[in-house]
Amino acid sequence: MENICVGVRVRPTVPSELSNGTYWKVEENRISLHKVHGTPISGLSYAFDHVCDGSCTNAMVYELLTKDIMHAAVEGFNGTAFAYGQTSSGKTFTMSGSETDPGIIHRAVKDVFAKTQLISDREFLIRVSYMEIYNEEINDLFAVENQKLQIHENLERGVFVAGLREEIVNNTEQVLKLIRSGEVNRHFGETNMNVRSSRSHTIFRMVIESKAKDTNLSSDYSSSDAIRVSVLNLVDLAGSERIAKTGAGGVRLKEGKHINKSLMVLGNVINKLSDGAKQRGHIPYRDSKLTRILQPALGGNAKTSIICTIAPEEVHIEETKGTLQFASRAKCITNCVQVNEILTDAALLKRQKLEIEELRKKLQGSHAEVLEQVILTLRNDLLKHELEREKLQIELEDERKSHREHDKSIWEQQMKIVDLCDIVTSSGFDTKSGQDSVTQCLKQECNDSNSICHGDTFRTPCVKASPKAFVAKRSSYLTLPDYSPLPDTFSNVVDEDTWLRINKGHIVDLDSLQMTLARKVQSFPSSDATPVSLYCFIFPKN
Ligand SMILES: Nc1ncnc2c1ncn2[C@@H]1O[C@H](COP(=O)(O)OP(=O)(O)OP(=O)(O)O)[C@@H](O)[C@H]1O
Repeated sequence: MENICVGVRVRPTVPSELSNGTYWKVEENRISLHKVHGTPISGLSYAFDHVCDGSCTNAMVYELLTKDIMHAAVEGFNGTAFAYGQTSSGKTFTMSGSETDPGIIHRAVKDVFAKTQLISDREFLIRVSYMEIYNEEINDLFAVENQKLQIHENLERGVFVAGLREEIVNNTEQVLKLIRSGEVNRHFGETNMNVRSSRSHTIFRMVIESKAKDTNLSSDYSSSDAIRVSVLNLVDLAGSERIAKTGAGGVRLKEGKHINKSLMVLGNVINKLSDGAKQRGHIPYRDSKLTRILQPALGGNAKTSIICTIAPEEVHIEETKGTLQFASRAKCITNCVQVNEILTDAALLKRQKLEIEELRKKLQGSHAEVLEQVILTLRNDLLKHELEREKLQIELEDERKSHREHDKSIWEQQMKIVDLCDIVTSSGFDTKSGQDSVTQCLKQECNDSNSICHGDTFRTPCVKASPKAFVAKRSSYLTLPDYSPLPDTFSNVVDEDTWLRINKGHIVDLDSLQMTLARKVQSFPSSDATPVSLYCFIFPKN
């Protein structure tokens, strides 16, 4: 945000209008009303960015109040300078100047071209136009046939006057020549206040476009490819006037009314803008063509300077007070200023290419392709491991099943042994009865206990026939199979569960059992042989 620059310029006093009562005193950037004897009048002292007394030349005014804006315009900032004040206070003199002391417009044009010459790395295209607002109608001062032009607004151009002739210019002389031709078309008129009074507001406009000279050398598209476009308005307003003073009538009266009305709207806009953002509400830019055209300069995107001209004579004291109050309010206005850049299609294309290139570099920088390959490999490995795991799971299941079957088989074998032992113990063993007696007895036992019996094969142990737990001692043998009834390696056939049951107390002598496990029976003894101890065990019935 940037405050509007406001300065006051005091026109030299007209000798015939010398004051006897009061006078305006200028001290640095302050102007105040004093009594003839030097006493300041309270409440009538104003401070501004600059105050120029009657001795100031246009050169000084330009330097103090407008030069920076012209230079900024060359760099891409919108700029506006305008003179405001009552009739005959020196507005036209300030803006247009004289032969010996050229005004702001002349100096600005010269300065802009001089400045562009100093910027060697950019090329410029400058267009100028010149218009007036006469009786609230816009006329083209470069082309008299272009009358009553309309104001339009769009996103690309903002507010603009349709049909206004724009001349492309290359140097100061060319522009000054055009301005002179335009001046011929301006509406001037004689009033009691000014022999050559401006009857219209005039706006001289320069549109300054620039772009970097060699776009290929730089990759910074924002500064190299963008085109900067700034609009510079140099405005000479018609002066407010009191009809009684100007003695206007007829055409002059009509002109005066239009002038005063549009200046009143300008005052309203300034008042609203000076209220501050929160209170300002609706800004009546559209109430006059002047404020509509100057909209960007008033609270918009432009560097703005207002040169308020005053007539120091005592007879104009009320108009001067009004001008100073207007200036004070204008001082409160802030504009939001920024360089205006637009991108051409070529610039946009280049920007996109650069963005794509940057993205590609980023991708390469992060080794995205390599990472993708790694992820793929990891995924494959994971899948392989998963399959392997499933295969092992199946194998484990098979193994467990096989173990269970094996255990069952062992258990059945053990049960058979138990039953046999039982039979042997309870019925005694006779070598004569032999195998047949045992078999018969076993069958009988099996039948008694409702066990399933298929021929000579016992499928179910005859637990009924067995005491809950005991250790049988065999004192004599029949023909026994030529192998140990227990496996060679006990741990191969008993699982932990079996061991638990064993250790719960049904083994009288585990060492003996182990010894039995290791013993391979070679032959069975005869009836008179020394009895050999055989330890058998059974499990408790759960
Ligand atoms: N600073 C100055 N130095 C010398 N002469 C001046 C100065 N300012 C104004 N004048 C003279 O005062 C007269 C009125 O000035 P000017 O026409 O510029 O007033 P104005 O404000 O433009 O009036 P209007 O609103 O009626 O157009 C002119 O003759 C002009 O040459």
